Amino acid sequence: MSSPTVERTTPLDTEELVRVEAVSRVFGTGERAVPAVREVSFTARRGELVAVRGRSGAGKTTLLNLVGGLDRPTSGRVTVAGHDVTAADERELLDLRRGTIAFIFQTFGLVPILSAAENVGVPLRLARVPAAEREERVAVLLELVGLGGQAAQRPYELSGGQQQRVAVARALANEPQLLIADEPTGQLDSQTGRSIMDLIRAVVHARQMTALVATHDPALIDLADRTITLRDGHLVDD
Ligand SMILES: Nc1ncnc2c1ncn2[C@@H]1O[C@H](COP(=O)(O)OP(=O)(O)OP(=O)(O)O)[C@@H](O)[C@H]1O
Repeated sequence: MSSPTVERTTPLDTEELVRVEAVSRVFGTGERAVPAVREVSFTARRGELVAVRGRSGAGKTTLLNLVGGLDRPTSGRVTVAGHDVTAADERELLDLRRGTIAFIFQTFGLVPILSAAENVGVPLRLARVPAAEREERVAVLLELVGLGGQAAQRPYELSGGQQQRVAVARALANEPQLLIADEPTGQLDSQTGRSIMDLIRAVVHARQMTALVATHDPALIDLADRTITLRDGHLVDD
């Protein structure tokens, strides 16, 4: 893959990529205010797979959205690769989401009328990568996730696990530094879920990316380098 970045090939495993400082998010106001995330602070290094666990409603999705710039905190600060996500304007957030930060969701989020290859190519189109290079990079990405033979298939022709593999390939297309995955295995059986987590883990370590993965599943938490736990919006010690 022709990559413009050299960072990933240098050993950066002690370098901090994500810094979350006293971040809080309150939904609503007055009596109806819901403090979903409360004074959460942590850092994550390059090459690190961090599981974010906690019961339903503990604040996992809210926290991941704040780190990824999909939502803004009520107070506190998030920095990703030196960019202050909380102070970024819409233009900067768009740039961050196109290049630095990528998302994987529980429901895969593929475009139904596009083939696997076309889905993976979407971020490359948005980044205006020329067609020939795009095709080459998509082929490499599909091979990487074990779907070299399924390039022409539409999402409905693929299993849930295969669809999530396409979503992983798409997330990797622009060589992000941070991968944010919200319950990426939530719709998969345990064996398929484990294979997706194995894939994410392998990619994170090979490319020295950082991944934040929200999950309930203890089997998947075992695959993480580190776990942080939320309870009622607070970060608690493991
Ligand atoms: N947009 C919103 N408006 C109001 N309250 C919200 C909003 N989003 C989340 N909440 C509330 O914030 C709290 C945390 O929700 P969040 O979705 O972050 O939890 P979670 O740990 O991801 O849960 P799950 O595992 O069920 O996805 C919950 O009480 C939820 O009801």
